[in-house]
Amino acid sequence: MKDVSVGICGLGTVGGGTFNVLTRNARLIAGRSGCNIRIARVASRRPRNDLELGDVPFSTDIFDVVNDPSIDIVVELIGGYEVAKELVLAAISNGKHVVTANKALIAVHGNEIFEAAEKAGVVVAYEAGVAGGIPVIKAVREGMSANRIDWIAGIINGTGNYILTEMRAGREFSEVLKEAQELGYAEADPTFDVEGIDAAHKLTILASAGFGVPLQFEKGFTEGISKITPYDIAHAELLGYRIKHLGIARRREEGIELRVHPTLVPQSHLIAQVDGVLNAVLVDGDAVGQTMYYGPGAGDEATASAVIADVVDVARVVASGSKHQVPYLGFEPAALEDISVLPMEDIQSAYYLRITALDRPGVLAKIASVLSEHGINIESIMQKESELKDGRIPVIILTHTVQERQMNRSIEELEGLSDIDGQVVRIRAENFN
Ligand SMILES: NC(=O)c1ccc[n+]([C@@H]2O[C@H](COP(=O)([O-])OP(=O)(O)OC[C@H]3O[C@@H](n4cnc5c(N)ncnc54)[C@H](O)[C@@H]3O)[C@@H](O)[C@H]2O)c1
Ligand SMILES: N[C@@H](CCO)C(=O)O
Ligand code: NA
Repeated sequence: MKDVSVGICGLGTVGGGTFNVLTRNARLIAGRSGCNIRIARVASRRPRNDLELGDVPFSTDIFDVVNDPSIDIVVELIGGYEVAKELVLAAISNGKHVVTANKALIAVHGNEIFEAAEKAGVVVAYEAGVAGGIPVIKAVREGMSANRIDWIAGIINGTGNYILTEMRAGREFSEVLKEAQELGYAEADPTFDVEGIDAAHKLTILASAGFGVPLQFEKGFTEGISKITPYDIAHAELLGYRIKHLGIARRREEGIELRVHPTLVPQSHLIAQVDGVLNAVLVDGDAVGQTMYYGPGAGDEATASAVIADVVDVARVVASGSKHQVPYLGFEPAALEDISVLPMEDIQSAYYLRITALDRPGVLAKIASVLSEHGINIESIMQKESELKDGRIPVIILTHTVQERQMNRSIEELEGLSDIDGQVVRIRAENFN
């Protein structure tokens, strides 16, 4: 059995989990990989006394790992953009393979990193970066390789889903976020979770691997969950929907929709049942139809599971001396198509609207007439006399699918009506038909 040496950079939540699982399941992993995978060095800012490092050398300088000639695979688990990029490019130029959980790095610098790795003939693997422990990159790049993938939609941020789930049970946003941080689910800067940036990183990667396009993080649309209120959560439920924070990538004739935002989904759809830190990714292929991948989206050993699966894949490459057969984004670089991301105004969606109307006769007719002038059909409308307060009453509307541009114009017109108070709240809705 061939020895393959791994160096771990970053001993935080995921680094600690990776060390523990690789150590605990060493025999089993050797049986599966056909290699003796040895942790040759670990490096992190501070030592962790809770880990049983034994005789594994520890450094505070992560570049000690990259410069250790005995190491075959560098596992990057420090997070962030700048130092991580420097570390990964240095590893590649030293001829080392890389396994990372860093979706921010891949979404933003992946095109450059993959090009460097291709030239150097090394693997850069990133399964743990997308939907944590769920093997979704494997599913999209390999399991779906027969299909033209038309759309991908998923709950791809564990922290955000944990917060929305607990808010449904009546808990306070900030208290739940603190809990998610203590559990090790949140990013170092939790606004990445709450404002959708982390989900947008993951969606960028999924869209590229699904559609065969270069990574285009900066072109996507991102809206977080920080403005979602218990009122809207409860009223979406009354309409038969649940609010989930989704990443949606859809391939259309004119281009690609790439968007992250809170979304109403039918309570009867499987994805509405995905709660807590769990993630789920729906992938629609022309041959297979809809498939769904479900499991823990964050957490120490759950994420380590994906990190180590990548290490095993790469160890087989090292042991056999062959080239890794799966291209970085699932398509050969020359087969990647430069399809552009559509501006948000061009996407198509259904909408939940909450309009604060003055309690005057004819106001509902005025609202309906603005929507109809813009070609927007109403699916349902709800107004409860019991919610009348200070002469104002919320009107909740669910529309059929329409272009975002039409919705923007309608909202602008609605907000201009003297019978409407303040801003119209808009949450997009999907039925996954
Ligand atoms: N926590 C999760 O559930 C999860 C899941 C999937 C992916 N990820 C990703 O995995 C990576 C690590 O996340 P984490 O939650 O383990 O973070 P963490 O903050 O718990 O751990 C990062 C570790 O790296 C060390 N580190 C950072 N910069 C360093 C430097 N320049 N030199 C030396 N040490 C340095 C820190 O001291 C810390 O111990 C991130 O890219 C994150 O997005 C995390
Ligand atoms: N902060 C991320 C970690 C997993 O990528 C999340 O909550 O989903
Ligand atoms: Na994954």
